[in-house]
Amino acid sequence: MEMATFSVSSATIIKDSLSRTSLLSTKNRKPLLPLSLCLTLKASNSTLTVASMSYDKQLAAAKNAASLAARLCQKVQKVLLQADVQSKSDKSPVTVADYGSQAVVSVVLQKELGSASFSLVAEEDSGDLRKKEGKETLRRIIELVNETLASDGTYGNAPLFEEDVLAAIDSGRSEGGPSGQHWVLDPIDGTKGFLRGDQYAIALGLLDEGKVVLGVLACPNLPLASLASHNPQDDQEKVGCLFYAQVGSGTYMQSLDGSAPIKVHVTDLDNPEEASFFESFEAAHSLHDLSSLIAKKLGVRAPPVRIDSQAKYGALSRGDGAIYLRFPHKGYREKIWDHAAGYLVVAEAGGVVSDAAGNPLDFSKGRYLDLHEGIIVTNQKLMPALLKAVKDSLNEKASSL
Ligand SMILES: Nc1ncnc2c1ncn2[C@@H]1O[C@H](COP(=O)(O)O)[C@@H](OP(=O)(O)O)[C@H]1O
Ligand SMILES: [Mg+2]
Ligand SMILES: [Mg+2]
Ligand SMILES: [Mg+2]
Repeated sequence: MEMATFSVSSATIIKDSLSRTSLLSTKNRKPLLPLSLCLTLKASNSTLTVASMSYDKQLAAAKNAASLAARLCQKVQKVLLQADVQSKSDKSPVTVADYGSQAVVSVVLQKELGSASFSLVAEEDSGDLRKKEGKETLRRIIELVNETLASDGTYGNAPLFEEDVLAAIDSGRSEGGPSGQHWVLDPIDGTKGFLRGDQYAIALGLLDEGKVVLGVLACPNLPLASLASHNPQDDQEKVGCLFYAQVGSGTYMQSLDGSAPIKVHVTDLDNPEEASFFESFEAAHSLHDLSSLIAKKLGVRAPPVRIDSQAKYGALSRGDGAIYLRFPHKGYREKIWDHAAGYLVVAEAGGVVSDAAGNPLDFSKGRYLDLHEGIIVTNQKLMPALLKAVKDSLNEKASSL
């Protein structure tokens, strides 16, 4: 339990319709602490003492889980076999590493934190693996999961059998929602990047009462040094980053092989002409022509930096670039596991994440994010100009149809 103090003059205690106590800033009525963190409020003289929940134990478990899952993915990426890749019903690719990573994260979290109230919203399920043609893939996954757990020493005492691995994967069927705690996992975000040998991420978040309170991003192929000084010819370049954030405590980055963490911040740039922007590598995932129109309106001079996965959020959180634009094609619905961890990593590093109309993302609605048009990310200073450029560009696009 951690204690936080606020002066009475800067905060207002409110009770909501469910009689839950909350603490709002008197100045701008924004929450100083999420509802779930306000367990007790005691007024003493002119100071309020707030006992708030810490997620340190969950964070330690999440870092272990994501790092171990990254180890599994790295192993597969090195020797990816044709037989390791399948196509899902929506034609998107899935590999033994996606399934294996999901099983490892589920097993580690439950071993560390108990399984009684464990809830996981995750991308993959075992449907295809239970079919006759999935048997060989399942055998590979079980092997990989057991090897990975055994390689750590802590979790691999007893090997897992077929039903254990299938159950671990299917523990990710939770619907999430506005109450209670739910883990949110993308076991490999950027599977297409993973298959190309490029960027991908293991993205793990924790929702508490509908808000993201933890975010962990393991990015096995992301250089430890800034992408701004990245030299693709340099094969000595050190790669493998672990970003993590706990609500109210900032964002940190360490190497996946365990260096000391450093606190990271988004760029403090205020001139859009000097900004560089990230977008999906895959044109099918985001409208490149729309982002180039937005960049032009802002006066951005640098060409887009196209990389896969939530590695974009990680890179942005340490100031490698200033803007991330994501505009899916019409009809696509964003899933919470594609953004939950990345959102907190950027928000705790001082950045702003919103939909194209400037609304905050709402992770409390179940497995999908309902949002207006797209997702935009930048720092506080650039956001007003970015929102204007986005609005103008969307209007221009609409009137040209
Ligand atoms: N048509 C589409 N439009 C937008 N996003 C899509 C998409 N098809 C798949 N995606 C999502 O884009 C994610 C990758 O994002 P990015 O382009 O930033 O690498 C995929 O995550 P997975 O790789 O976990 O399936 C998938 O959820
Ligand atoms: Mg996928
Ligand atoms: Mg994804
Ligand atoms: Mg995925």
